[in-house]
Amino acid sequence: MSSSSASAAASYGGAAWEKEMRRSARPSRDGGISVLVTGAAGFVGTHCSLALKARGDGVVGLDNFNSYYDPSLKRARQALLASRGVVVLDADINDGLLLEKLFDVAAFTHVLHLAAQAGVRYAMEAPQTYVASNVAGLVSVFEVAAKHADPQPAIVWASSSSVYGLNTDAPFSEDHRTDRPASLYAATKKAGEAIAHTYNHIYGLSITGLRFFTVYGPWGRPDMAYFFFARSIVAGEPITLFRAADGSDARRDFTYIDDIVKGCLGALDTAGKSTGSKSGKKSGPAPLRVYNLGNTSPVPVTRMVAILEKLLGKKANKRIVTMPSNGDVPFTHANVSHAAHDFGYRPTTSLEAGLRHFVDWFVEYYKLDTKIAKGARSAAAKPAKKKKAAAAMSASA
Ligand SMILES: NC(=O)c1ccc[n+]([C@@H]2O[C@H](COP(=O)([O-])OP(=O)(O)OC[C@H]3O[C@@H](n4cnc5c(N)ncnc54)[C@H](O)[C@@H]3O)[C@@H](O)[C@H]2O)c1
Ligand SMILES: O=C(O)[C@H]1O[C@H](OP(=O)(O)OP(=O)(O)OC[C@H]2O[C@@H](n3ccc(=O)[nH]c3=O)[C@H](O)[C@@H]2O)[C@H](O)[C@@H](O)[C@@H]1O
Repeated sequence: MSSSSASAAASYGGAAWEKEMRRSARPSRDGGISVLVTGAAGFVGTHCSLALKARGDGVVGLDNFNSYYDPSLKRARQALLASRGVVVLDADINDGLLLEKLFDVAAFTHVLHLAAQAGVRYAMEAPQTYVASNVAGLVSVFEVAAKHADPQPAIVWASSSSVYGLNTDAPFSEDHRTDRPASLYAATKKAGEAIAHTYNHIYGLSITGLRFFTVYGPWGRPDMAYFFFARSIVAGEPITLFRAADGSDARRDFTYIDDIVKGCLGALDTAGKSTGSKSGKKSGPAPLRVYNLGNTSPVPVTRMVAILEKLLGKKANKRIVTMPSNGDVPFTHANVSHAAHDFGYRPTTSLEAGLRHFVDWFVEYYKLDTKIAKGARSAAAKPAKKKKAAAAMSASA
């Protein structure tokens, strides 16, 4: 099994490489787990890899460093991970040969599968990337875990709140219907949940799906509203706010990254064992689980903007339009009682506190005028400085 393009497996291998993989994958604590993190140079992947490494687990990352958003941000995350002893390989999850090679070298106990084409609205521009990464890529990971890895790992993977689509019954609960996706992105995540069921049923793979709800924080994603709104506010450029057809503000159950990381590690620690083997036969049923990981308190997007204005010390130049038919949903709202019961998931970060952490990182990373971070008006900032900062941001867009 390998991707249509040349396999990266050919560029990896040899005694030194194998030694490095085993070192990175080896836990440093008794009872530690060994995790292959796909999408490790991504926003959630970086934070989860850092947290796993910090508590003494073994981690090997993999990412294709695509240019959906600024690859230099992914390379900066890769450098941060390397400084903590975590290797992130340059590879595609559709490269079955490379995945097999990794499982031959390192005895991963778990896979944290985060690699995907994210973004709700972009699916209308590049639908095939969603199929390639979110469906074919997911199958590629499940195939190697089910039929090549020995022993089989347990899998925790990222689904999405978007599977609730146009549901109106709130807060969203895992037993609500999820057959009305509003975007191709949501449909590929729903497909992933159906595919997970078959790999659990046939091969005994232990699989846990996590429906994250609009995750934000430092080292975040420039394609998400909280991030590019901040950039536009600093640069004095207009932002467009989508209003639901009934005139109400769009609302999101914004969830801070540290809470999501705790949820991911809780799911990994309670994943249970896979019951299959390389022969493809399973010795009994294996866990198949799905959980909401959200903040349980939806906030109007206009409120998110007001907090950013305060933290950045600058008013936004807002345009308000009716939400276009672009795959967006009017609101999200998570019921997290199942995750709370099964692994103690409890979000603790308010949007105000979380956005402050984001803005502090944002100002530091883009070397902006520090007055911005203190919420003071940076009118005193020299125009050139502001221009330079805006140029730095747009260059990395
Ligand atoms: N951030 C959110 O609000 C949110 C909410 C719900 C679900 N999710 C899901 O969580 C996961 C992580 O999301 P994120 O916010 O960190 O996004 P991200 O885009 O920062 O991370 C995804 C990473 O996967 C990599 N990738 C994409 N396709 C790949 C492929 N074919 N092979 C190898 N690497 C590939 C990308 O380069 C990227 O670094 C995704 O599955 C996403 O759909 C995110
Ligand atoms: O929860 C999830 O599963 C999803 O959360 C986010 O998707 P979304 O909530 O749409 O996040 P943004 O794109 O940052 O949009 C946040 C809010 O701002 C609104 N928005 C977005 C863009 C814009 O220009 N104007 C605007 O008002 C959106 O309608 C939405 O209500 C992530 O981007 C998805 O990858 C993820 O799957």
